[in-house]
Amino acid sequence: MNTEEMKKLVAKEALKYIEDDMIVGLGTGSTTAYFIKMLGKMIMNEELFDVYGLPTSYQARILALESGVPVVSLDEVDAIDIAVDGADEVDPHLNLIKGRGAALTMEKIIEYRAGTFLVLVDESKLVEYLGQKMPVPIEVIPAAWRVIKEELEVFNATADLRMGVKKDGPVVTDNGNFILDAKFERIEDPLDLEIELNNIPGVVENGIFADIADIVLVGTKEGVKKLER
Ligand SMILES: O=C[C@H](O)[C@H](O)[C@H](O)COP(=O)(O)O
Repeated sequence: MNTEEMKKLVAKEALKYIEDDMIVGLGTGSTTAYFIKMLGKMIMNEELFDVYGLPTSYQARILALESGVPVVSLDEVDAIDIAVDGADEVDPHLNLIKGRGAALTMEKIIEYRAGTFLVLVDESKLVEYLGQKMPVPIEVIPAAWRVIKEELEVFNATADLRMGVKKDGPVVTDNGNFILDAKFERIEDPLDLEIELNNIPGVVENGIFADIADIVLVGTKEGVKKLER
C-alpha cells in the first residue's frame, strides 16, 4: 500500500465518526482533502443529513463547496462536534506539529474548540519527539518577521521565512501574515514551547498542537491503527 492509499484508508475510517446534525471542522491538506470529498459524497447520496462543514482554510472551503458539503463560519455555530485534520508530525503522547500548508492558525482556533479532534495521518508522520523531521511553522505579523527570526535564536532555533512557489516573495497566509519555519534541536516539552512561542510579540500562532488531539487514525500497510489519549 502506498502513502496515498493509506491517506484514503484513514479518510474512509474517519467517516464512521460523522453522524447526522453534526458541525464538522474541516482540516487543510492532502489527507483531509480525501475526507472532505468522501463526506460530500455521503451528503449528496443522502446517507447523512444536516451535516455542516466548518472550514479551516480557503482550500478546505473551496473543496467542501465543490464536493457538496454545505459550509458555515465560526461565528454562526454554538458548538463544534468534531474536527478532522491531518498533521505533519505526531509524537507518542499525540502532540502534533501542523502548518505545512500555512493554515495552522484557523486550524488551531477550530480544533481547540471541537468536542472531538480526530487526526488523520499515514505512518510516516509518527516520530519519537516533535521536531525530529519537521520545522515548527510560526505565523507572524509581516512587519515583525525579521526581529522574531532573530529572537528565536534564544531557543537555539534557526528560522527561515517561507517563500512562495507560484508567487514571488514570501508566502502570505489566509490571514495576511508571513510564516517562519523554525527548526529546533529537539522539543522536550511541546506544551511549554507552544506557550513560550505565542508569548513573543508579533507571533500570531505556532504549529505545535500540544494536548489537543483526542484520536489519531494512522494509515499503515497492515490497515488503520487507532491511537487515543
Ligand atoms: O497547514 C496545513 C496543515 O496543518 C495540514 O493539516 C498538515 O500539513 C498535514 O497535511 P497533509 O495531510 O497534506 O500531510
